[in-house]
Amino acid sequence: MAEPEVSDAERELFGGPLRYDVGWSEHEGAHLELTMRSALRSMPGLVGGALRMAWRADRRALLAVVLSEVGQGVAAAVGLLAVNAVMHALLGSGSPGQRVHAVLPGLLVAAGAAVVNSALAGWSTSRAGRLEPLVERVATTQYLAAAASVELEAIEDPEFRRLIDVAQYGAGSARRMIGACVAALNGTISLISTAGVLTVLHPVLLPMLVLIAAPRGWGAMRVAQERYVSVMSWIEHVRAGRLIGNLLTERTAAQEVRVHAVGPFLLSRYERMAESAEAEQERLAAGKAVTEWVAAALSGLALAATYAALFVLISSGHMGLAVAGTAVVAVRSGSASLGALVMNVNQLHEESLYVRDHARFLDEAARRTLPGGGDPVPAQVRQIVLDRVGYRYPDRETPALDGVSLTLPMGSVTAVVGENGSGKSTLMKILSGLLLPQSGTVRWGEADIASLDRSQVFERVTLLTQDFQRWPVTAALNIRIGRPDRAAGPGDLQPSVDYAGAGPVIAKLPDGLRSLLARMFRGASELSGGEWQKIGLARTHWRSSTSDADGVLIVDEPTSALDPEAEIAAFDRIRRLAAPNRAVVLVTHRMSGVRHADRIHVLHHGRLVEHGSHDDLMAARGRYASMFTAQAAQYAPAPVIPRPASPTVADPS
Ligand SMILES: Nc1ncnc2c1ncn2[C@@H]1O[C@H](COP(=O)(O)OP(=O)(O)OP(=O)(O)O)[C@@H](O)[C@H]1O
Repeated sequence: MAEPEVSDAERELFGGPLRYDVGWSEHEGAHLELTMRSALRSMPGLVGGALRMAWRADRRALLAVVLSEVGQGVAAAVGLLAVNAVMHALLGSGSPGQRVHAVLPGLLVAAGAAVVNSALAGWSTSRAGRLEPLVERVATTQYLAAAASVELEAIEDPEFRRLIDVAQYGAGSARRMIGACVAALNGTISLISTAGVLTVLHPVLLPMLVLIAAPRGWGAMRVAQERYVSVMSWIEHVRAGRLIGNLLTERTAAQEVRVHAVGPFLLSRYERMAESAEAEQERLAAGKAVTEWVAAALSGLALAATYAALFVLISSGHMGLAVAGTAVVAVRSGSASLGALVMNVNQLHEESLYVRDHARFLDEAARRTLPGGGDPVPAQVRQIVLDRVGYRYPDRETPALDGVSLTLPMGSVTAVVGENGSGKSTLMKILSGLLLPQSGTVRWGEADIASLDRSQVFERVTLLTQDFQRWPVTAALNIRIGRPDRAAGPGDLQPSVDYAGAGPVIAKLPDGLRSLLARMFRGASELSGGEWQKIGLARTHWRSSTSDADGVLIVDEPTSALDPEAEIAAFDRIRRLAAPNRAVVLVTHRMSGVRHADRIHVLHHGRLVEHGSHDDLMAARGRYASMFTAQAAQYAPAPVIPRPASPTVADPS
């Protein structure tokens, strides 16, 4: 297999050639397997898999397709036999008038068979048209459900992410496999009927038919094989090109694209990458043309040999003229069926490679799915305790958390501070049950989280993170989605809106809570970052206020986009969310927001190095005190405003 040429744009942007790693390594041997023999060998398994999917989707439609395809085969055979009868009548003895009379019944049967054939073909097309989207939907739903139910650890694992990426093509391929299956079934049945008729006419005709179709089958295999290998080795390149294209149109990149002139730069790289992909297309097309020409020439030679054989058989008296006439018709339709069949089997095989990725993803996702069942979480837990918790990300040398112990009593506010990368977000993921500790325990009351029903643990957790989801739905649903299974009218949501101070934000929207918050749709509204954070806070309130059981509220950098006044108010509101049945955990870099917490923990390189109240920690003059003082110093009045030694821009005055 020739390695694709690396474009200079690819080197410059991505540091080297992009390759399709996981999916590709799985398929690397696939082109060797993509031969006629292996395709035919794997045929029953492939067809079985596709039929099982179709059976699950709509068994009546599937039965209708099979029946109509079998019916078409029978009609084709009847049609050929009728043609044979017509030939016999035409070339038989008797006056021309008598022969025309003798031809009529055969002609009528042939016409009837053709009508039945086309009616059945229409029926099959309509039923297959129903089956195909259904199968695609079943496969897509399986894919989405599996992706949404795996552990967070799987989602953060780059290998698994790539598998998610590759498997997305499986649903479309499953749909196309149904079409290819129907076509292959059609081809097989009409081939069997033609072969049967040919064998009845003369035994030598069947091998001739195979000889005519074989070169075309070889050609189709070769073209498909080259295309598949090319698609696989260029897939990353194509994806990268698409990514660059998207960057030029994306809203988030729009400012830098213009001000930093990134637009023309990326556009030229996009064009250079597209040029190398086009060169590959051209190479494929040239190869295809040669292969098809050779196949057509060989097939033509075989056809000439067949006609020569027919001539020899007729002149030596081994075959009558009528039989020879029918044979010509049968050979033509049979070779067309065989050629189409080979192509369909080949397509079936090619599509199945993607369907196998889909199946592999489903298997892997099932292995990594969140476990169902477990002990129920007690309604009253009094406190949540982390005991010497350790966690290391799979691709990291050092642990993100190392022997972390802390207690969160219900009704308390606990703050966690620490420098970037100290492990705060990881700690929150452990606390919420999204990650399980690799060492140590997390206990809800007396119960170890590892033995608890995780869906019940999630029930008790409320999350408000800095990058909380901005759902492209209405403002009301953006709040209600904090507990989506609980129905709520605008009146029910009002306390949450008021709590978050989001009243003025909603009042500004054209349709109040019913306004759509998604820029991608016409007529929808967009909010600023700070306004969105108020919606996030309202969602948090809605989730907290709709449960009476003991739980934890985790707030990770909730105020980064709020103005100073809103920030003070937000910290105050979050503190008020601590209720007898709720422990609040607050993660933030804003030191002013944590000083009123009941207890503050300082994380450093994954370890808890200090804890206590604000006053205790300030008195200890440790890491917390220096972080607090450094931030407070920014607001202290400076006695002298430093000026640059020499102005960098000439003063116009
Ligand atoms: N999904 C991940 N895979 C691998 N390493 C990770 C992952 N997430 C975080 N890390 C690493 O774990 C360490 C702790 O990260 P974490 O996000 O918990 O820190 P943080 O204190 O929340 O940082 P920040 O204040 O910047 O948000 C860091 O070294 C980080 O690079």
